[in-house]
Amino acid sequence: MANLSPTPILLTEKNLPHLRARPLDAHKGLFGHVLIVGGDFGTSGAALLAAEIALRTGAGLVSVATRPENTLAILTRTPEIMCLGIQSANQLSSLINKASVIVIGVGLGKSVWSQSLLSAVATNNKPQIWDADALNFLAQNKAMVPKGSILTPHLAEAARLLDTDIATIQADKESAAIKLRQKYDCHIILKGRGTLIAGLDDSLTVCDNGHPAMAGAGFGDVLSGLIGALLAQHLPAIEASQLAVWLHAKAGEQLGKLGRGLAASDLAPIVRQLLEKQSPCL
Ligand SMILES: NC(=O)C1=CN([C@@H]2O[C@H](COP(=O)(O)OP(=O)(O)OC[C@H]3O[C@@H](n4cnc5c(N)ncnc54)[C@H](OP(=O)(O)O)[C@@H]3O)[C@@H](O)[C@H]2O)[C@@H](O)CC1
Ligand SMILES: Nc1ncnc2c1ncn2[C@@H]1O[C@H](COP(=O)(O)OP(=O)(O)O)[C@@H](O)[C@H]1O
Repeated sequence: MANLSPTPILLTEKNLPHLRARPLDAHKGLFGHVLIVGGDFGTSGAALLAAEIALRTGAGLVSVATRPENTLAILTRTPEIMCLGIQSANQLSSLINKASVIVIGVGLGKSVWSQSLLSAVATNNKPQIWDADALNFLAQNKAMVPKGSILTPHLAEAARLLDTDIATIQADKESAAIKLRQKYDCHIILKGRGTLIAGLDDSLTVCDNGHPAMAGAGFGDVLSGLIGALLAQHLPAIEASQLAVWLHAKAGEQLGKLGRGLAASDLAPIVRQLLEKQSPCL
């Protein structure tokens, strides 16, 4: 059957959104508070990766809500992050109140604890980015995502959300991204080679940067944290998504040229350089 989806607009340096320069008297309260919710047993690294990139791309404050057992490791590595051990979802509400943006799902897991945290986040109206396990709960109808959120599925997650298989998604990614946007009333970032961004303003953009060296653990977690940081710095959802996807892919491409063995945490200094070139701080 013919592919009848619209042709996406290519993201290039020329049509990218920009962050505003900072005033000389800037203070951290101007650049938002990103709350990362995730890190079940064994996957706290995902929450840490999202938090570190948010810190390294200019979020004013970054918090992680995770299993109490993870806090020491996270704080030992990155003391700038506020890391709070959460035993039960009712401990989340004061953190949610303080946050300007929430990233949920990274290493969140599939446990009762995971689902209770997701429910607590889903019932508030803060801007939200849903990734990884949050998308799996959504696919199983165990959570409801607030309209206008940003969903960041890879191909397998998209297949779960649309109750189809990966080959079908791959055969017409544009149509899959649009179907997801319609189904959830959310902005969609369909990740992989040629990441697509389907915005709720009916825009469809594609990023043709990136590198197969990015096919490794944690790269999606970094993307989620990066979107969170740009949202926290007041870019609207579609613009934050487009700029984050481009910075992430461009940094991966630059480092991927050095060969295999790229680690997701390697992206941060390069993303920081690219962001400064594209949207100077001063
Ligand atoms: N350091 C940490 O703490 C890290 C923690 N992480 C956290 O772990 C949690 C689970 O994440 P996950 O990646 O194991 O589960 P999920 O994405 O469901 O994959 C399951 C299966 O789906 C497929 N598949 C996946 N991607 C595909 C693609 N693009 N295209 C096609 N197929 C694809 C593939 O199936 P296969 O092809 O092998 O049959 C794969 O085996 C989550 O919370 C995450 O945040 C990770 O981020 C890593 C670093
Ligand atoms: N071959 C590739 N080409 C371009 N980008 C890629 C490639 N492989 C992975 N990526 C990017 O890396 C990220 C991987 O995300 P994801 O699959 O969610 O990984 P994880 O769950 O381990 O964090 C996505 O942003 C994706 O676009």
